[in-house]
Amino acid sequence: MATQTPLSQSPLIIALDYPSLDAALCMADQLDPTRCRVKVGKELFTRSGPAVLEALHGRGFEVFLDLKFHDIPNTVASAVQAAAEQGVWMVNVHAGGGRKMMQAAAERLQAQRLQTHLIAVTVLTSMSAEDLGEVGVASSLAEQVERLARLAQDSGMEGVVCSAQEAKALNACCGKEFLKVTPGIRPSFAAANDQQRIMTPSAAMQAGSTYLVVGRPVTEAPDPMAALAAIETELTEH
Ligand SMILES: O=c1ccn([C@@H]2O[C@H](COP(=O)(O)O)[C@@H](O)[C@H]2O)c(=O)[nH]1
Repeated sequence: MATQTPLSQSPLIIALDYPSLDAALCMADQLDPTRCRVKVGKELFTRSGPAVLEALHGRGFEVFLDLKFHDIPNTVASAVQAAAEQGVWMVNVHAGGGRKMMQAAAERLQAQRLQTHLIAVTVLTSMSAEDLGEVGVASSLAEQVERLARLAQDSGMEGVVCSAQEAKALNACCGKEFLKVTPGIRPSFAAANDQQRIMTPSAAMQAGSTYLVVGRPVTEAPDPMAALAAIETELTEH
């Protein structure tokens, strides 16, 4: 399969965290696929299935399927293959699934000549140092993110999901080409909600994020398109 030219030069990925296909498409119809990508997560995919991918692809969007696969290697490799065969632009697994799991997924894409970007989640942006300690990780948050990012890179991942707070350190240890996909983006006008490790859009780009994942600051704003425009303005002015 030939490498595709990216549709959008924007780093923005809008998280379509909606409970129905109709609600997600209502938002997608206000967005421009040349100005952002979209993300389909667990809620929307569980409710609407592959139909949502077809509908978004039909509207010209590049789609990040954020299902964070975490299972035995063969199961994850097959799930990643299934996602890639549906034409998604990006898919992810949990780095905590380990080297064999990540390698199996990467090798499957390669064997099938599928071009979908494969990345791994390090430590969820909703987690604090205290949360990490509670699940038995003794190292600091920064150390754990770096350990998982290095393992992900070594296992054939093209990048990681991390918070923008870790982007600078990961640029130093894994290089600038290694993708840093960062949720927990909060413009000054937005609430943190359940996110613990947050940054504004402009600070995240300055820190070295490759892509910014933005959900509720846009989707739950009184005027979503005005919120998106404010983020775009912030990004162009910095
Ligand atoms: O560590 C992670 C991994 C994934 N996410 C997802 O990103 C969006 C963020 O949405 P907001 O509304 O902007 O908080 C959401 O779909 C998460 O599932 C994440 O936040 N952190």
